[in-house]
Amino acid sequence: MTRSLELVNLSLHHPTPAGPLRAVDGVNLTLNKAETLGLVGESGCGKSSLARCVVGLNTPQEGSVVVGGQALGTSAADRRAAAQRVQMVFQDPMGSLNPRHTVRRSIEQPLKIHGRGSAAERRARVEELAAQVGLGLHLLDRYPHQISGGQRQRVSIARALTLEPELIVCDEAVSALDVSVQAQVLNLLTKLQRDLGVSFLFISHDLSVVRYVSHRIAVMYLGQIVELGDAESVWAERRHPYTRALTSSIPDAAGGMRGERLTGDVPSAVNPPSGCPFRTRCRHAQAICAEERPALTDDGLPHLVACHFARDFAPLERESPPRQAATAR
Ligand SMILES: Nc1ncnc2c1ncn2[C@@H]1O[C@H](COP(=O)(O)OP(=O)(O)OP(=O)(O)O)[C@@H](O)[C@H]1O
Repeated sequence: MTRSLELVNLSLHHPTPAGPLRAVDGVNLTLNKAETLGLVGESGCGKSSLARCVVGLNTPQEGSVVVGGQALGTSAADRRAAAQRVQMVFQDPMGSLNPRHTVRRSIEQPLKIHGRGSAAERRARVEELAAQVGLGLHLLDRYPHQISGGQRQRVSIARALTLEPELIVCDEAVSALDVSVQAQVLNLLTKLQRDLGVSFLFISHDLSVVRYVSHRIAVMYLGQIVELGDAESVWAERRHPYTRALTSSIPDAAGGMRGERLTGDVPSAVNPPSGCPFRTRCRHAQAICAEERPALTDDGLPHLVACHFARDFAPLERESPPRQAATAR
């Protein structure tokens, strides 16, 4: 099967006065064609650093990024070619759209930059994209401040689609939207995937959002993937104590709290803990957790988990709603 994305042993270290900060630490991930991979973790765990490596905005010190079968290079020509294969949608469309450009101009710009089509062809393509993302044609001559937050995010998505990319990285793309608008945008992404076969790397701090749009979920902590598997399996089992902690504030059906309580601060990625990166905040930690970094393995488990004691934790929940029932949130 053709892969949209392959990250092989990816590491990105940011230089800081205290030394290199390991924002991404040896990550291996793949994303199949027309698949959505949800990447989840709390603020500072390295999600954006990883995303920026995928779109070529950060250059990793180690490992490789392969998009649509081709490795991402670092030259200007490589970046130009990569822009056609992978695009990014950010949290704040106000920051990523030029306030002085109309919606039409914003969507058309990538076509112009890449010398695609005549003026008439570009005009027709912009209108086709607007229809695909559910933007009325009357909005094309408005400026970003004249449309709603949800509409602005639709413009960003249309713009990301102009060059027919293999993969779109959505970095907290719905986090700033109201819940009902979030659901509309999530449903739009699902429809676009069905119609166009595009893949999404969907990044969010909110596991309960990620589960609705993703085929698979990767949970990231301190630059490492600690749990990875089919969305329903990861949600229902939540075998890593960190994954449980991410949902500890969500009440269960009986009104109680489920999962683990997350205590303490995230350790510094300049001097990460020995062994398991989560052990300093984990109430199940034993001596081995400080000595040995647990491998990401499915040995005796329904999916991949990096925890010495994952087999001892009972699945949290057997029932799981069908994927993409976003309006049910
Ligand atoms: N340019 C930089 N220089 C130094 N440190 C950085 C830089 N960019 C990010 N970091 C650090 O790298 C770590 C990972 O940050 P990153 O933004 O990738 O995480 P994140 O999970 O996306 O968090 P958020 O959702 O808050 O953006 C953090 O400790 C952050 O402070």
